[in-house]
Amino acid sequence: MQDPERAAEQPAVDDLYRRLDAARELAVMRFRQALAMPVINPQSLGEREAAARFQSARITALDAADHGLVIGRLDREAAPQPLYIGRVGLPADDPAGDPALVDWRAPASRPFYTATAFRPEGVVRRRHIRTRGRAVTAVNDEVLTVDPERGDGPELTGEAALMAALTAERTGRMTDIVATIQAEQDAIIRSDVRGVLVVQGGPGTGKTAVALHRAAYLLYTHRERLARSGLLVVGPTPTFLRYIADVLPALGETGVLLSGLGQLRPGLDARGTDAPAVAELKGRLAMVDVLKAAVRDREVVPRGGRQLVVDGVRISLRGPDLTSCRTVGRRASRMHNIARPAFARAVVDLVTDRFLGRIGNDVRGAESLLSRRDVDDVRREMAADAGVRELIDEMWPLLSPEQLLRDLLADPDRIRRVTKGWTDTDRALLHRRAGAEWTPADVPLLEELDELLGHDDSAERAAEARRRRQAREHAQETLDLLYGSRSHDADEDEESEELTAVDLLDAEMLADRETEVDVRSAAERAATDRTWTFGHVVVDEAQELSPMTWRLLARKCPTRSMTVVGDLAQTGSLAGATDWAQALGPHAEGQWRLAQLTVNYRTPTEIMDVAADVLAASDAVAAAPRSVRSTGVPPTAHRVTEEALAARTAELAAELAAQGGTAAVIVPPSRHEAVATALPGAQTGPAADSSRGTVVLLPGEAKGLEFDSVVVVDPQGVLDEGVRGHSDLYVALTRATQRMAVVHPGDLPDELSRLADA
Ligand SMILES: Nc1ncnc2c1ncn2[C@@H]1O[C@H](COP(=O)(O)OP(=O)(O)OP(=O)(O)O)[C@@H](O)[C@H]1O
Repeated sequence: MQDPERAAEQPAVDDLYRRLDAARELAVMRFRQALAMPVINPQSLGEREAAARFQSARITALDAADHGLVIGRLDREAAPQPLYIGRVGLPADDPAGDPALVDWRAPASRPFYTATAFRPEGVVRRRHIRTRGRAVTAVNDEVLTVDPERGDGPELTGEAALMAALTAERTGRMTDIVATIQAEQDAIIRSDVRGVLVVQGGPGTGKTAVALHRAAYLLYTHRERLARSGLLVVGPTPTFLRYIADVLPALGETGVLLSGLGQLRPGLDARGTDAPAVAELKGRLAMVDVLKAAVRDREVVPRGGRQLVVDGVRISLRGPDLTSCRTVGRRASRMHNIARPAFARAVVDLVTDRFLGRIGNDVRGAESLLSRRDVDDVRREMAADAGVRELIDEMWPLLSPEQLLRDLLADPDRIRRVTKGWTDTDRALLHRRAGAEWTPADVPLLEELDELLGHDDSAERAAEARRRRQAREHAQETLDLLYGSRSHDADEDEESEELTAVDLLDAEMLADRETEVDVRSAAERAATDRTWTFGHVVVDEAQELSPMTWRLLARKCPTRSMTVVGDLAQTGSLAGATDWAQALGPHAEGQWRLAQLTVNYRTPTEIMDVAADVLAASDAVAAAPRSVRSTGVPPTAHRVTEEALAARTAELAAELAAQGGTAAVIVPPSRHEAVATALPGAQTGPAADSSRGTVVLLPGEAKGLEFDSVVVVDPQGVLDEGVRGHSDLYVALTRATQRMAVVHPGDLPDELSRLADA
């Protein structure tokens, strides 16, 4: 640590903070100006809102940048002045030269992450600057010259700053990594926005971090398009989303929609659970045909036709005639609810026809005694008849996805009718008790049903037209009043050239002006709009997604501009992926590319070696990543009796937690209750939050998270109880950043023999 260098850096950092304050003041002033802009027509209202939104986003970004504003500097061969890199861009006094501070996402910042001794990119020295508040606390320099003594470890950028970040105690919330992004990560972050980028990487390789920084990079680089279309980040569960929720706001980006797999349908929070085999079944693409059949199953012709008494007249509707009405409906639209009005019209026509026939007037006959108007009256009467409406509802009910799916899953007969070629075992799996909660696996089915049912919005459109007509009438009254007052004034001063509201506005414009402009961000609008399609979608823990969920996401992102990160070696769900080509092929054939991350930044070598043995014993093809550091602290194994298991676990958890940071106990399902009971005060379930104390989790719940200390309980149980036991154990063993203990009743599984030796 060079103290004089640190002191020498302080004035530059002070100057940059002064500029940050000035930029913020300017943005606040412009925000106020925007709000004060006069509104004379709808367009100017829109402009005012856009300007205000832009300035408010700028203020948010500048506020976020206050913490750790400056991250480093580059001294370049061809430039006398260093180039400072930071969280936001700040202009210099001379606009012709370099900016005072370059945003980490700007092209000029790239060498800060990628320059090496072998490919220095014009950089002679890279300096990492660390600050607390506005004071410089450390500077670390790298001189980019080739070092013949270098070993064969991974080449790291800003090693001292990186190690400081990696060994810091965890808080239970993920933090950003802008200061220490590594070259292989940077290449992914800045990769082309087009197509599906799949990032395969082992545990701790920074997939989540990279995915979020890529989101921030894309928002910076394609700001306008993505501000309009929105960016969606999908994670497995609300717990995971809470863990990552601070990262993008810390990077100044707030307009992103974060969603768990159970929350992908606006308005629904699906927190139920399915047995693994049920989730797998619901996740198959074959469900598309099942749902199509389920919709058709609701378009029924009563066997033997139907007798109705309308207006005291008995009429009989034959089966084939009703079938023809159904055909009319099916031809009108592929969507059930959209087709319903056409079907209803056909039924009313049929009933009218039969009714008139019964009372002796053939409407189609030449000598009809009734006028067209009379016939129309009869038709209206038929359409309003309760019996006729009942028949229409029975044959072609208006359906919501929720209603249809609930009816289907609760009824074994319906299930049998719509699952041609299925085994009875699978059919039985699909059946669920009435009143059960919706599960994440139901979400893609409900969304698929939206596509099949459609939403008949004719009533809403009619209401909107009515509302606009009233607004216009109201506006006309206002104008008449204004006009009245002007003629009066004009009489008094005939020379007046002043324009009044009447000259500038007509009733239509005034009505528009009174209509509120939608000022919500794309993310806010997307959160409530089922038909929203996103400009970019980021998927984390993507190995867990079922084919039906992929289908849903593909629909939400028609451009297929996606970032998909995951690890095939950690797939825990039966429905999840074991091969990226298989998972993405049906939705993005020829549109996806693969990138890999190979260095583990989380787990020290001592622990990763143990986990790697488990991976080697599994049938996953992925290779274990290489750890970037070692702690010198080997993981420990503790053999216990059944009776002592819970108490000994609690003891070890307390010992490890006392060494600082966050702590988790990871258990197979059968041990969950006993262990949680032995750890009073420990948190469990979806609300468990390691920032508030020790947590007890199942392997699936721990996925994607990390803790300073981890106790893994009953590894044999984890192997035996999971549907992909090796994946689950691999996940459990790769959560610790510092310390790990394994508690085992009975022998250690062979996969962990390395621990026995220790
Ligand atoms: N370049 C980096 N600088 C500092 N910290 C980093 C860097 N890359 C990764 N990390 C840290 O390493 C840890 C693991 O990262 P992350 O959770 O993104 O990995 P992952 O690949 O998603 O892991 P998993 O597969 O287990 O979910 C995090 O604490 C992250 O902040």
